[in-house]
Amino acid sequence: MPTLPYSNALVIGAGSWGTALAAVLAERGLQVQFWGRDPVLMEEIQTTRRNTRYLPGLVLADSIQAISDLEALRPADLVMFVVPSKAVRETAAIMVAHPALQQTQVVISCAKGVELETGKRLTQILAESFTHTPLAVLTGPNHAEEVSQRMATAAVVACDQENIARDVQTCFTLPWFRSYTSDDVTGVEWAGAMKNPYAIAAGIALGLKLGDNAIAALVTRALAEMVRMGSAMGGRPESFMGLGGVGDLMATCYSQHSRNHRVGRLLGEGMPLQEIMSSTRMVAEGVPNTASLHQAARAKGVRTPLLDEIYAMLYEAKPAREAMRTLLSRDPRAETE
Ligand SMILES: NC(=O)C1=CN([C@@H]2O[C@H](COP(=O)(O)OP(=O)(O)OC[C@H]3O[C@@H](n4cnc5c(N)ncnc54)[C@H](O)[C@@H]3O)[C@@H](O)[C@H]2O)C=CC1
Ligand SMILES: O=C(CO)COP(=O)(O)O
Repeated sequence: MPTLPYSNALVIGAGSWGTALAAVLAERGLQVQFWGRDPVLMEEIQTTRRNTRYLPGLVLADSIQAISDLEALRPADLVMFVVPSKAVRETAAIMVAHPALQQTQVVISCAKGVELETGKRLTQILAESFTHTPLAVLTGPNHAEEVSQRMATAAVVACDQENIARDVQTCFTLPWFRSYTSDDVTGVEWAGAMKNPYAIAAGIALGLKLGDNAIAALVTRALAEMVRMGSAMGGRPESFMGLGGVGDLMATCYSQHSRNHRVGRLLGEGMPLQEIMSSTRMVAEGVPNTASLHQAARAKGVRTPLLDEIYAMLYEAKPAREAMRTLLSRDPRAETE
């Protein structure tokens, strides 16, 4: 195993993905502080070594220190932001002022989304606080439930500084965890944000029992839309063919673990959105991000027929069957248009 470039990590956000990532970094040999905002939960994690609320099956190593008190933060070489996209701005503003983060060598964005108010990617938001710290993205088809069981997983680490991408890659290299580097931060971020609304659509198609052909068509056209939109936003088309693009799109559109897919399936089965959202405390990024992505697409003038129908279903109460009919009855066109 290559020598570790960093010794200490701070994982910010104690949901399922933060918990799984803390475990990965500890297994790789880093000393990990794991911060969450809820003192009761963090105290429970610290004493029982389990996050029963978000990832109950995982027993955390002793080298992970769970904390909620910001006073307890130690200096960290590597800082992972794993709060939901909506919470990234406020959390970054709190963290950047902390003396323990002054020597940080890289901040890694692990959430998936785009800000509604500004249309900004998450590293753009982080850059407003961390003005002098290199920023990277960790993304890909990475369900926390499987990562926490050490099941074979691959991810992509994107950073515009190649040496930093490689250093972060080294931290995410284990016999069962393989990571690749990329310099297309913009492309992988748009890909990660966009796949979630499409996973909701795939779930809706399943809930409506539309069949495998329909779901394959939907996922394929979703990829075309991701490439069109992501390229217009400055990403490189090939990034959408990688782990952060089609890889994550497939994982989310077909997975039993996906919260976005679950939201869609229940919608397709006829449950109202409000009821679905109040049935879980876990974040389904596709719901708020359908609004932010739809707004960004309209502002940029990118054609996004799928996203438009997902928006209509989630925000304008358009019945799912009618949205599917609209998609199928559009004017015929070439596949590459
Ligand atoms: N769960 C997964 O398999 C994966 C999730 N992600 C992404 O990671 C991000 C986090 O997702 P999960 O960990 O799955 O979410 P989760 O729903 O499991 O947990 C969310 C966590 O964020 C905390 N939180 C919410 N608002 C907060 C705030 N204002 N300040 C501080 N903490 C706050 C909650 O208390 C909770 O601990 C999302 O963007 C998600 O798309 C990415 C890859 C895999
Ligand atoms: O991003 C994910 C897997 O890569 C998690 O997807 P969900 O948020 O839909 O569970």
